[in-house]
Amino acid sequence: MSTQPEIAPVVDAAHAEPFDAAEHYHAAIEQIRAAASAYYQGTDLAMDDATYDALLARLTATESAQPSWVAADSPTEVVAAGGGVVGDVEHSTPMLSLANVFDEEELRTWAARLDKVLGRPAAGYTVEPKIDGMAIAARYVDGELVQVATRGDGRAGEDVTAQARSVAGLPAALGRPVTVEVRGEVFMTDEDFARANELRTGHGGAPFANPRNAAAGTLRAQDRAYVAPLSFLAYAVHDLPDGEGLTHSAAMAAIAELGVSTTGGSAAGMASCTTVDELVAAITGLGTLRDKLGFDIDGVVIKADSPADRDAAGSSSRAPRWAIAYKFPADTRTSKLLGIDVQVGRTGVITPVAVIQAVQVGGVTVTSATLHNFDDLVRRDVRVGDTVFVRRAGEVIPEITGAKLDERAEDSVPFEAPSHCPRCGGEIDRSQKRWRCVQGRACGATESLAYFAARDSMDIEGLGDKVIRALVTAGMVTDPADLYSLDLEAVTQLDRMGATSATKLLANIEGSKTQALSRVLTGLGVRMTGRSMSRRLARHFASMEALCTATVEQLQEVEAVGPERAATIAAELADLAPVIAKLTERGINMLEPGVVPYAERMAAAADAAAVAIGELLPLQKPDGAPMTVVVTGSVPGLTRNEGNEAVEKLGGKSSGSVSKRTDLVVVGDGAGSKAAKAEELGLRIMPSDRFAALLAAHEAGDSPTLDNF
Ligand SMILES: NC(=O)c1ccc[n+]([C@@H]2O[C@H](COP(=O)([O-])OP(=O)(O)OC[C@H]3O[C@@H](n4cnc5c(N)ncnc54)[C@H](O)[C@@H]3O)[C@@H](O)[C@H]2O)c1
Ligand SMILES: [Zn+2]
Repeated sequence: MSTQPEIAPVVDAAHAEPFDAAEHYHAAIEQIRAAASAYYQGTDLAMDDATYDALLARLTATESAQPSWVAADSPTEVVAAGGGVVGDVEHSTPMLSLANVFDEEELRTWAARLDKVLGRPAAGYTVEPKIDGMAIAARYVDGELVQVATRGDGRAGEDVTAQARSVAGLPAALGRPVTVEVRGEVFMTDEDFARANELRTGHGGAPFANPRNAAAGTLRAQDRAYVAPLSFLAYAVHDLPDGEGLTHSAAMAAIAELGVSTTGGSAAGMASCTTVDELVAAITGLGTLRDKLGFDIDGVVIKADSPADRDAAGSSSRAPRWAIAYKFPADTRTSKLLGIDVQVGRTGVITPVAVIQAVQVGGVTVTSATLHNFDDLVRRDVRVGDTVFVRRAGEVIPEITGAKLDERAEDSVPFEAPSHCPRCGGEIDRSQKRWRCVQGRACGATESLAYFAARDSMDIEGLGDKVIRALVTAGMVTDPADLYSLDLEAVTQLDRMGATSATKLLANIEGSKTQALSRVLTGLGVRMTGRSMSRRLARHFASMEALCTATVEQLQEVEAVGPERAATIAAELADLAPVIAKLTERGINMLEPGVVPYAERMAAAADAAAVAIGELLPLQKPDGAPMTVVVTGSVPGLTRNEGNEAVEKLGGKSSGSVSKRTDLVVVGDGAGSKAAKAEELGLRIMPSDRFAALLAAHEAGDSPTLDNF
């Protein structure tokens, strides 16, 4: 096991506990340095990012609680926590880190502090994805790529020009002979990552824990037996000719024009915002896109767009004050591998599934993950009891990418793949990557047919275990749909059957065609659903068609269906599609009686919501509660008292003092400290002339909303 002291509990980095003893503080510094050094070399991951961030946050908390303990060049003060690999390429200007925030409140505090430093509101911000890769600086001379260097310690980095030449998005020549420096992130897409790990483990290497680690390792590797593709997205430009005075967004557009891929040009895009509310909306938007990008982002970067604001704000030794990273929940975490289940699918495919200690990955609790196939499992050499890396990318089922070898128990044993099908004891066909029971569909047939016929499912009397076994053995059925095309004569021939019972059986089977959707679902035995979950799904979606076309997000509308279960249900339904199609073709009911169709219900709900919005007054919150509004300074055409009356007319509650609980501040001529406080708190502010216009629209019966003013 690891010899590291257990001092890195995963805590919420935003509310970190200081260490209570100096020795623990110093031990944590050592841990951070070791982790950062491994991280930037791309060799392996000493801990997951959430643990690293939490530990670093505890260092920061300790340093402000115990200033006398602060170590010289503490990791909290330097770029890359002092772990960057220093090379001999000096940077034109330092390549810095970014300060982090983890929630909206911290973001508002940061924005208010920036305004304070500037002495005025920031002129505008950009919002772009925080690509989870490795920072580089690329130098173009007369349009030719001449040098690429890593960030290193921020002052000097390693020369990786040769390796960077094949990176997609970083062209060898620009569209025009310009001399310029481009900075950005080298990373690996999800697809390239899967391929890279296959190649690497195929060459006997240990798998990369995640694409970031793979990108760092690949970029720094001098000689490789195989090529793992890398990509690039630029997020900064330096020394752009005639670039003096350009905003960040304009400079990025100019470099994109020259042929360089940029964050703004990626699927994630770049948003321009003027208020913190807009920032929050843009961040939320990128959060929902995260699963669909095809590459990892670990957050969002918010930057002041105006060069004047940047110059005025400046930078500390570690990070600029004009930018902040809003971090998302980490999508690679470590957990303990409790067991490896061997599952036999409906078609006889045999797969290993990891059972892990529950862990939050990308904001979702995960308890099991795929190990792909036995080949892969053996190559990755993952063992029960290991600390493993669990990665969740997109909406797909989480995967185990590898094990942390330095934490492996000495007595651990390699996983032994099954020699026979664990369900029927039959032979295994190992000719393909995906192993299969030689019985194929027939392997689980008896079991799944019994489940289908059971009282809680289709309730088919006379279809007991013995009859099922006889039907399967005779090759008359392999899946439930086959039951509905049985031939009476053939069934009569079965051992101990006879004409009367055969006729009765077929009538019972025929009769089951009208059973409710919930029973069909129960009978199909969708993993992670039982009788009551099947009923809930049927009542929610009303038809098999609506259920089968539901997205993972829509599945989560159902009570007690979280992301993990939703992903499993979706995968199971996709797997069952052929059987479902066959059942439908044979006339089995696929509707839940007495339930309004899903699409109709959703449309009605949307209409109801629209009506409700229309009925709300402009200063009412979505739940109808009044907004707390402060009017400061004069509103054109209104006395102070009339201003307060207007707030109430518009559905709000007027208040005299500005606090965190204030929802809106109307600012007019002669406004004083209240307006300044509102800005400091990052509150929503409305100029008084727009407030007067809103009131006029309301009086004219236009049903205005606040967002339109
Ligand atoms: N797991 C570990 O052991 C370990 C070790 C060290 C660091 N880390 C991770 O790295 C983070 C801190 O390290 P850091 O200083 O390298 O990064 P950072 O979080 O301070 O962010 C700065 C970096 O973000 C990158 N970036 C991506 N998109 C960007 C954009 N659009 N605009 C600007 N910059 C962009 C750049 O590479 C830049 O250097 C930690 O928060 C931690 O999660 C993990
Ligand atoms: Zn089998």
